[in-house]
Amino acid sequence: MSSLLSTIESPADLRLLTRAQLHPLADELRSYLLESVARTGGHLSSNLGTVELTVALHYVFNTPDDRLVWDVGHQTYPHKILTGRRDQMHTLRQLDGISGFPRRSESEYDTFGTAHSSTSISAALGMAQAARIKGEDRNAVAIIGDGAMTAGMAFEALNNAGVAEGRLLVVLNDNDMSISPPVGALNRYLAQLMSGQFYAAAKNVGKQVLKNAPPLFELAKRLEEHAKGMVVPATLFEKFGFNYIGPIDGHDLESLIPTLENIRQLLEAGSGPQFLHVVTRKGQGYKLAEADPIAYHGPGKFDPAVGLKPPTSTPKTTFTQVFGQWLCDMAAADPKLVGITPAMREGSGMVEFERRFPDRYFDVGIAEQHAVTFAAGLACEGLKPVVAIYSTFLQRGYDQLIHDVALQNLPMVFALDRAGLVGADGATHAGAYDIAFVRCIPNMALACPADEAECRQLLSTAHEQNHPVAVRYPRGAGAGVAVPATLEGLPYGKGEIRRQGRSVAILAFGTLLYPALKAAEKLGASVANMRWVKPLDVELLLELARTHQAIVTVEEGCVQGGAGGAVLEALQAEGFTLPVLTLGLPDVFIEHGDPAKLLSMVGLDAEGIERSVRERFSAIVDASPGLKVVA
Ligand SMILES: Cc1ncc(C[n+]2csc(CCOP(=O)(O)OP(=O)(O)O)c2C)c(N)n1
Ligand SMILES: CC(=O)[C@@H](O)[C@H](O)COP(=O)(O)O
Ligand SMILES: [Mg+2]
Repeated sequence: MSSLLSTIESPADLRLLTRAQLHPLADELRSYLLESVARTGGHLSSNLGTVELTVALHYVFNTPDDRLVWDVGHQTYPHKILTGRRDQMHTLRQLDGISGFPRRSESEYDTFGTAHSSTSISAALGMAQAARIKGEDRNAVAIIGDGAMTAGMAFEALNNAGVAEGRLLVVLNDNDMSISPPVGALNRYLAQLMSGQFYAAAKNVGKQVLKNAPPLFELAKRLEEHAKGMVVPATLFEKFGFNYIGPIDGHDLESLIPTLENIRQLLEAGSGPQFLHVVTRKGQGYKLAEADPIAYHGPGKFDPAVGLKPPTSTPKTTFTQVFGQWLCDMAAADPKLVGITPAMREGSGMVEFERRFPDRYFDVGIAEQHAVTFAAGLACEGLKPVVAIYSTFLQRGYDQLIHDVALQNLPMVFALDRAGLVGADGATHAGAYDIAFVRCIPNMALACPADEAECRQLLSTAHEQNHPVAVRYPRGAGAGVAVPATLEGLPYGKGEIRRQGRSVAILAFGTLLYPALKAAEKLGASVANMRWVKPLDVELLLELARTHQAIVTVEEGCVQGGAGGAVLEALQAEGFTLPVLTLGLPDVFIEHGDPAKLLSMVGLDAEGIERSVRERFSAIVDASPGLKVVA
């Protein structure tokens, strides 16, 4: 390994280096990062952009005593490498390996667990206030991207922080990108701050302000020679009560370090909340990522010398692609359809929809709460909104779902991608809870397609309804079932029997139908593809309950409050007392790792389902040889 980086076991080692040594260190760090992510896959572009900022923050601040809180945390690989996890980078995002996000359990330098965006200012403010109350001599620093800054929560925190005492610094890492190009007025405003005209006008005012603090003024004067930016007031952040500094070049250590030292002094002098605007480039230092930061936002493994290559064989169609195609086809058929994404155009499969229907496409930025209520407004006026949102991110818009959508019974479709386990992103991104949190809301319906064909069909069924309907589907590809070209739906609220067996009836909700069918072969069990969690096909359920000795439910969602719970409630309401085994995600957070391995670990692959059924219903199963499959 290269010489300087290998000497850094912790930021304390970093702080022993001279300023001049930081430049080659940053170069080594960037190379190490690139090679490492190319081997494991992971969030690359954002991390390439935070190399110098990470070095500078750990150099100037006394971490871990001073608290660094990284927003989202997808840009913390340089931080991980410098904080004792360099040699674990090859395990990144893999089972039993280190997380792709900050984790308090992983390192004392990871002061706050993140992955959902826009929490950093709130958390850092809490830490700053705690330090003040406890009389502890420490600073708290939130590092937040321009994309994450668009969320309401970030502004709620600014609103609180700007008038609070405590040693808080907010660093805005502005790379003029979210995952896709940033949207909205804030983005336009930040661009304005960077414009030469504004900068020139503001610079002199900055000097005036600093004249009140002579030593800092001297420092600032020196800074001016080195830094592209300067201490300038900026309308918006100043109005929030922060001392705004910047914009400065976030790749220039000669700007970053003196500016941060200056700010540290301001914090320690009790000058109130500070706001530093740094400008970075997503993908910095790796030409291919600089040219296409979207493709390199979260790539799989690749050869850095060659870059990402198109797949050699035709990849399986993903659920996301099925949704994207359905959206375009339905939009062509229904001029009232509008599509909404909270900053997940690529991940939600809406690139083509935006291209073909730009007037009916809305990227609202990272703003899930707003996305849901905005769509509700569209629905009030007779449009047919389709909100494409990851299951995990709908958690952010839960009150809006209940209060603004369901209570008013507005006809809307929620396309819940990434339902179930997602793999490398781990517990923060798992779509584990949507069945439980959607099915308890009056007026809401929830469908769970078993495969790609049903995904399209159930989206069409959802679109036909005059109330809100969510359709949940997982990350990646499914059983590989051919997708029909028509827009015909499936019967609302109806499941089907897929295998006629006896004694045990397995009720599958969603894509686990396929492992359930496999298990049923060995068990001689019946299998129903339930398709809908709500409304539950009670008729089908009761028929199965009458003709079998035991029921098993299978779902890729939390067992507590899940589809199995709905089955139990329905059986109890009808006076059935036959035994029910509910299989799903257990009451623990499931870590990152290969999704197939994870499913196997929680007993939701074919073998696991068979094993659980045998364990629970051994006497029943052993007495019942298998019957035939219904086509
Ligand atoms: C609440 C929430 N919504 C959406 C996402 C998905 N997401 C992760 S990173 C990202 C872009 C963030 O942009 P920015 O903060 O500017 O960081 P950059 O990627 O530019 O480094 C998005 C939309 C998320 N993690 N959390
Ligand atoms: C950090 C973050 O929230 C996103 O970048 C997320 O990792 C994307 O996940 P997908 O790869 O499933 O789209
Ligand atoms: Mg950004």
